[in-house]
Amino acid sequence: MYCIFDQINAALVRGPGSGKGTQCEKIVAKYGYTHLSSGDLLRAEVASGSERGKQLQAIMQKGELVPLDTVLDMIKEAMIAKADVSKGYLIDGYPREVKQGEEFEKKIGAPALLLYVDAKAETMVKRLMKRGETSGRADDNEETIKKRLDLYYKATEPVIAYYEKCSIVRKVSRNTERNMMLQSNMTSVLSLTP
Ligand SMILES: Nc1nc2c(ncn2[C@@H]2O[C@H](COP(=O)(O)OP(=O)(O)OP(=O)(O)O)[C@@H](O)[C@H]2O)c(=O)[nH]1
Ligand SMILES: Nc1ncnc2c1ncn2[C@H]1C[C@H](O)[C@@H](COP(=O)(O)OP(=O)(O)O)O1
Ligand SMILES: [Mg+2]
Repeated sequence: MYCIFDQINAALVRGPGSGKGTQCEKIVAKYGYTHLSSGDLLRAEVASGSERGKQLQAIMQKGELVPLDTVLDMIKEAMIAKADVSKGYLIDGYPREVKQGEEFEKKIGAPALLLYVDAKAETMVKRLMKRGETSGRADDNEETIKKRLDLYYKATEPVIAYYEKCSIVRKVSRNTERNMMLQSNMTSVLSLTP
């Protein structure tokens, strides 16, 4: 959870196609947070047809990470735009690497929780291939999915270890009722926030 502007924020770190978006919908429905998905914010910029959007598209369809400042500024702008009405933010897909977490702390605020639910690689590939049949996403193809997975294991998994040091990671194991565990983690986390 990121506690900033005395708002409550949750960061959800999971692999590509693990169900971040799906789980966020459930948490938002139950707790009323504002869901900010880094991927969705970037895709909206691509859809706007802006020069920046064209550059982002070229990076995303290769399954690579976009520049840190770009994605952090977009998240910060989206948070500020909702700051006066939001009950708190559920940040989906950020941080993707330790440096992103460090920059978030400098530019926005110190984290208080990171929600992490593991998902097997074959499950993620299977789901994204299935989603790719209807999603129309340029990155839902076998070659790019493999790259996104490699990048996740290389760059994003270290984020968990980084935040485990300040014991703010809530891991949800695969062999439990995932939605219930995630929600109970949210409740326990809320008691953590000042
Ligand atoms: N069977 C099953 N499918 C799921 C579950 N959660 C998500 N999915 C499906 O898996 C696909 C990926 O789910 P998303 O929520 O879009 O995953 P994501 O982590 O946001 O994916 P990216 O945006 O690519 O990072 C979608 O087609 C979902 O419908 C689940 O618990 N069980
Ligand atoms: N925090 C972040 N830093 C850099 N690039 C990011 C980012 N979040 C998303 N992106 C870019 C790279 C992702 O492959 C692409 C789509 O993001 P996504 O929808 O969360 O999909 P995925 O989790 O499969 O990568 O956008
Ligand atoms: Mg998503």
